[in-house]
Amino acid sequence: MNTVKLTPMMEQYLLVKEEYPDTLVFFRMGDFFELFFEDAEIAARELQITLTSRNPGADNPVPMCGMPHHAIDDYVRQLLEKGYRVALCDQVEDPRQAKGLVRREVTRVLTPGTVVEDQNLDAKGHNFLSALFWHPDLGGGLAWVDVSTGMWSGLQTRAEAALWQWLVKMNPSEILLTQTQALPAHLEEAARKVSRYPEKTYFDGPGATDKILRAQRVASLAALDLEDKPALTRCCGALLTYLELTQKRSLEHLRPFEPLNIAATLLLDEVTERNLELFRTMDGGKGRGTLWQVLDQTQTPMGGRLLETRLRQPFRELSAISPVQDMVAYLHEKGAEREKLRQFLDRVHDLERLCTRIVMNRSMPRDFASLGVSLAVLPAMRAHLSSLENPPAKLQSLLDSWDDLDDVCALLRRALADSLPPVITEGGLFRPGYDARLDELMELTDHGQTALNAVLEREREALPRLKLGYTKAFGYYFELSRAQNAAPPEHFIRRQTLVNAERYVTEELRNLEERLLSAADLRKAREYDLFLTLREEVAGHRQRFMDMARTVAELDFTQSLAYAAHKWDWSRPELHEGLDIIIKGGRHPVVEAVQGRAGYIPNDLTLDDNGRLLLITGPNMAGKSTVLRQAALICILAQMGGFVPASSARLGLCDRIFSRVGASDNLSMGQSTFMVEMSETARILRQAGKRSLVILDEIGRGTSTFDGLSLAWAVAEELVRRQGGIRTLFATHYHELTALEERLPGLRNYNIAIREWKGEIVFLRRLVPGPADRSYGIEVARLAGVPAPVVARAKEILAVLERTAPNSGKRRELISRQAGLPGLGTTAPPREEMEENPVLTALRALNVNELSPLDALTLLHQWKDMAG
Ligand SMILES: Nc1ncnc2c1ncn2[C@@H]1O[C@H](COP(=O)(O)OP(=O)(O)OP(=O)(O)O)[C@@H](O)[C@H]1O
Repeated sequence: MNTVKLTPMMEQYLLVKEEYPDTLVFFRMGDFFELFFEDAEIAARELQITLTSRNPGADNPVPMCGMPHHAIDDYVRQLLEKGYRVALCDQVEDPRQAKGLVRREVTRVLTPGTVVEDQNLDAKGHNFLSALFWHPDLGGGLAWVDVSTGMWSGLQTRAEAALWQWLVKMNPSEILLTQTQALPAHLEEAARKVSRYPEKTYFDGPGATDKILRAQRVASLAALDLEDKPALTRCCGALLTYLELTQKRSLEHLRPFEPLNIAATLLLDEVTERNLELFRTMDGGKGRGTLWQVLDQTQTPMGGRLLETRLRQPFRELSAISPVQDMVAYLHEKGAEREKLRQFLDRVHDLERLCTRIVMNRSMPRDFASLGVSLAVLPAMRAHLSSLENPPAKLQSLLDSWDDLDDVCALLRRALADSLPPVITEGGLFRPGYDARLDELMELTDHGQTALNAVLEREREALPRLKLGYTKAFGYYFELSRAQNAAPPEHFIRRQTLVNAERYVTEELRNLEERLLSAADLRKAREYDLFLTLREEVAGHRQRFMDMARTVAELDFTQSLAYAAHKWDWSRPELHEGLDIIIKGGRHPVVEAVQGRAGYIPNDLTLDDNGRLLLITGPNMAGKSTVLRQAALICILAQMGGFVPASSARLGLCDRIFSRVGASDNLSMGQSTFMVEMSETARILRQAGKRSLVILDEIGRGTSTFDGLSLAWAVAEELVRRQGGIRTLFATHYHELTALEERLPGLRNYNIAIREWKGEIVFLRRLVPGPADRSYGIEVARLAGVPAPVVARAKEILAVLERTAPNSGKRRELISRQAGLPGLGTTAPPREEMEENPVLTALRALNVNELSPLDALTLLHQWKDMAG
């Protein structure tokens, strides 16, 4: 790059580029935005546009690509989606008036985590920018902000692992870290979202405090509940620094910072979210097959985002759940009233994001139109809600703080035209009567021809055949043909003599022309000024908008839960402070939605003092995973305040729900499947407590039979033993483990019943007490279409294995003898009692000194065969 001989403009470019090293710099040149050097190569590749050169033929051609300035939105969106950042370097003076090089400045930096335009955002999802800071003395902090809604929050913790866990759960679009902060190996994939900044300028303690106090206009950190959270404070400081740098605007629309109260939240870690397919299916797909799709019946983006937050972080306390549940029950019962509410909500646009764009001066005329439409709905919606009898406490409190915002609505109605132009600078924004000066200008531009005709008519009184004409060079003129043979009046000033005619102007015509020509420009300028004033005035009400946005979100969230309950025929659960979980007629909401109510078999499930851990066996495909997950989903829905897919449910509150599926394929994260399975299991064993609900689906299956069985066994024992028994649903194919029931009080066997009929198996989908008799894996393989000869061969092999190999009956016997818990400890079976691998037995018996090389080779062959 250095060897290129630089023009002054390229020097200007490089100075800008130096300031924005990891950002694609869009450099405004006339009507185009251009990218140079590596930026150009990246953009050309990612956007599939032509890469050219600024100086073709030169020794060191400068790669370049560009796009018209009015067409960049879509290109920028594509780049943001791919994780790039874009700096818009604009011309900040009129090129016609510039002396020498036009002054250029970066006016905005667009990044994936800070966009506010709807086309870049998921309407019903948050878009977070986050900052993470870890220090052995200060602890850890994680803060996140959704710039598009002004919502920000975070947490402080001593546990570094929990910090990263929350980071993954919040799924930010961008992550800010210090330059020295290492990224844990399993998060390498997130590296592309990370940008690193110096601790001193971004994560500095005192600096952060100053920035927070200034941005939030508070006197002390205590006002934001940040006073004893030094690491979190630094993260907030980093977020503000980054936002100031990228937005280059005031951050007034940020709401007061609210730290996340972990103690008030039912914790669902990211693995649980994934395994229960709350937002995405296991294969990563959104939509069909997720709980979200069944649950989301919201009508507004705000309601959708609140539902998303509540589903990620349901309540833990009864005091928080009950008011929501009361309101959901109320709206559930009042079907017609709920329908009407849904219709009102349907007309409310995204108040939060509209307000953000207005405050940040990124709004378009259509944003004001949407705002006007939304506000117009509020009084009627309030009237409807106020007319409801015996409103629940939550509804009453929403009504008590209701604000129709009718003054703002009236202002918008008075100001804005019925149909608005797409951009601010083209005029046509305002309604006649709003501003006298604008009316005058509008009169001139819209009715200029009428004014001209009026002047012409007046002159024609004396000169009936006078004509009015216009040329670019001379402007408007009167034309008098020689044929008329008439003398021009005195006030006619001769401008041009033609063969057959004379052309004149008058003082009046000249004035009118001047006014007409400048009126169009003046009108645009006047409209723009008025627009800015209107924007300012509307932005001044931001707090009121944000408050009403929250009210609308709460209404929409609760009606959505009520509507889902009605649509899917769910019932109101009873929540209590005890530990028992008793579900009657429980269903899996998503499987049921896919298969239809008629095709779904409901199941009862009880976790109480007689059985805190249910060991569930049954053939493949019987429905073990389904019954496990439906119990977890029922608890989650209940703790959001919603109804549940069951005929009745009594649910002891949970503080955490863990869901693990054996050997989930996680190779993309750089760990072996078994390693992942075990680290997830380890996390449960570290974190699960008396109030937790643990769902373990075939833990241990990702390794050899003995290792897997032993681990599953030990984990089950630990969960039953700990704190009097942790509520656990444990599905397994290790039938041997069913013997634990005899030894472990608190562990109960259940199986999903099947029936054999004429050599076929019929899935009954019923959860019944007792162990399953065997696995039926081969039968299921046949059902799945494995060719008959292979199935027959598998049966033969199974018969041989059952006769010769260390058999499961023996292991079961072993477990029932050895699984005692003396002093509540665990006793592993003595090694010699486990049946040994025949290769090992042979190895032990072998005298190596007497072995010929040939024999050794033969033996090796045999063993290899035995090992398969
Ligand atoms: N209660 C039910 N009513 C109707 N269909 C059900 C029910 N439970 C499960 N199913 C159906 O059976 C399929 C298999 O269920 P599931 O995956 O829970 O079986 P599984 O026992 O965990 O199998 P595997 O051991 O092979 O993992 C589900 O996808 C669903 O279509």
